[in-house]
Amino acid sequence: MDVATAPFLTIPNLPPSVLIVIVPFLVIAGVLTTTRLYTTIRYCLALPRHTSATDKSAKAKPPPPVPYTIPILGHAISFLAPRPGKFWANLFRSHPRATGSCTLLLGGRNIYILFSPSAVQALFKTRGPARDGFNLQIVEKGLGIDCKEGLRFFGIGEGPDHTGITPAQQLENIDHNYLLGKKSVNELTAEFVRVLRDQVTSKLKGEGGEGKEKDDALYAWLQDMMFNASTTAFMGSRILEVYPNLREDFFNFDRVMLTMFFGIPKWLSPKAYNVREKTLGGLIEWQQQMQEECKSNPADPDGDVDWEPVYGSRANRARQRYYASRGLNTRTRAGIDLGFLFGLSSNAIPAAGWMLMHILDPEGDQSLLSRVMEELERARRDDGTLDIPTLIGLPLLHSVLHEVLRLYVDVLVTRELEEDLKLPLDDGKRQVLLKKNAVVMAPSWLGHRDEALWVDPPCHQFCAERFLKTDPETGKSVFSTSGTNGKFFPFGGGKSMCPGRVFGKQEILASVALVLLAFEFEPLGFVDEQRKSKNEFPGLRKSYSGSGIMAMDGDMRVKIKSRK
Ligand code: HEM
Repeated sequence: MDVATAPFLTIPNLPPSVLIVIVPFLVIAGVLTTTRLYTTIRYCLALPRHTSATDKSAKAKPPPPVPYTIPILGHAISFLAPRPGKFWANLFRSHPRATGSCTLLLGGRNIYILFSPSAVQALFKTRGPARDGFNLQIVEKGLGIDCKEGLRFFGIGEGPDHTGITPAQQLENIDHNYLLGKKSVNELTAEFVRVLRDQVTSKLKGEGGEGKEKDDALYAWLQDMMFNASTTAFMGSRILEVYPNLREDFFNFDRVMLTMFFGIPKWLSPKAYNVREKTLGGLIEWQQQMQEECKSNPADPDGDVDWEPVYGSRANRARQRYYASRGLNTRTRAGIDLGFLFGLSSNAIPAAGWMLMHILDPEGDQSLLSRVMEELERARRDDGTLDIPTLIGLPLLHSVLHEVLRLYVDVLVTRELEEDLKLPLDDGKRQVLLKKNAVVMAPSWLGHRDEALWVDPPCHQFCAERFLKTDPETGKSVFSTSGTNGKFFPFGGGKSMCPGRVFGKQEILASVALVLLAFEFEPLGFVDEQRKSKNEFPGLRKSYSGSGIMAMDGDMRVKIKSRK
């Protein structure tokens, strides 16, 4: 047979060195092509059932599996691209939104993704789905805690103790009583405001008190004060005395936490693991000293003292007692505290930063600052302190906060299913079936930035008044989130919803109020992360999907002076 007419038969005649290269290449190309072809055919067959017109009799099916090319890894590589929103933008170039859901393969595991508001709303209302596996992954991979200790902390799979309640219920009770209870939240906010006022006062003395003015980067300036105040209010004042570099180390850890959570190995990202070890080292030292100072008996969270220097708030004292009752070692305690600091600081501080940045934006609505100041004056008491109940009822300020949460929260609200679950799509006309043992995610990006839902002005634009409505009876502007169920969920939803949401909102609003009432800011332009001048308002820093409140990739230079 002629070589030209039988090309495949010529391969064995190639030199071995060439074959070593070509054969694996052909095998890999074959596997990739077959995988793509198979998953595409499977998708094309499944899709019509999810996009066709109403057919109530039709059996609910699992979300359509989006095609991929690499077996096992599936969509993981593109999902892990550190560009907020990019994965979703690419997905919806080919996948129709009308499906309300889809299935992705992420690192060997099928994950259901929900973006139908009715389905997301129904998921949050269902009591069964939990997030135990997800929580365990955070403590193990993100915080570096030993698996057995992680299981012991959450008490996963454990029954009730001698008091008749399970460890999981004890944790729920701690959140419920000391983080969400009105009395405790008010005490926490009062302590936060007290420390922040001290910080603001000392800045006033240092920065504008004697008619001086100071140039600074607005967000960096705010971050410093807010971190000190929230850490002191929650964890006590001894922590920053024993570990003065905590803020710096914490924000370095904050940048790399998801790298470890998503399983990027140490040899690929040694810096991330080193930063975590350094921060844990400092917290272990603090834990050891505090255990000694309180003789391993943190002040009673139900006693008369609402705050004390060693372990701070009632909420933290209750948590420390829980650690002891579970027999957790000091490293685990430090790791869990690091996780809690993450909840406390990683979201509220950037949210306050974005708020201030938009309110002061020289290229934004020029009337916004004066309208906000007019509202804030209503919350200022005669002695200069803040009236928190009035503050949290200010409609424009609340609308600005929620617009910031809409634009900048990027969370993957995750649940694991113990049973099959049917959820309604488009108000119940169709249903989707989620199979038992699966993981389901509701990415906030898809609801918060859906162009069809947030139309006027378009979803990518900041609009201070987006959450304001006119009350038909009084004609006044009122804050409202009505009609946003399943589309807007910055704090997650259902029984696992963020337990820090009430304190978090008060913390953000109080910070913005205290700072704006104490100082005048003259914007001098924007800078990038290396503090070099740039022309535009800060954008989103590169980060993985699910980073919480997204960080900004720059700052605003401002001239700061105290208000008369
Ligand atoms: C703007 C501020 C905040 C945002 C956007 C936010 C968002 C979230 C979200 C989306 C979740 C997951 C909820 C779910 O799965 O349904 C969560 C969980 C959590 N948050 Fe927040 N949070 C904020 C502030 C805070 C604060 C100030 C604290 C502490 C005082 C806190 C403590 C926690 C904790 C401990 C969890 C885990 C709860 C669990 O595992 O059941 N958060 N947060």
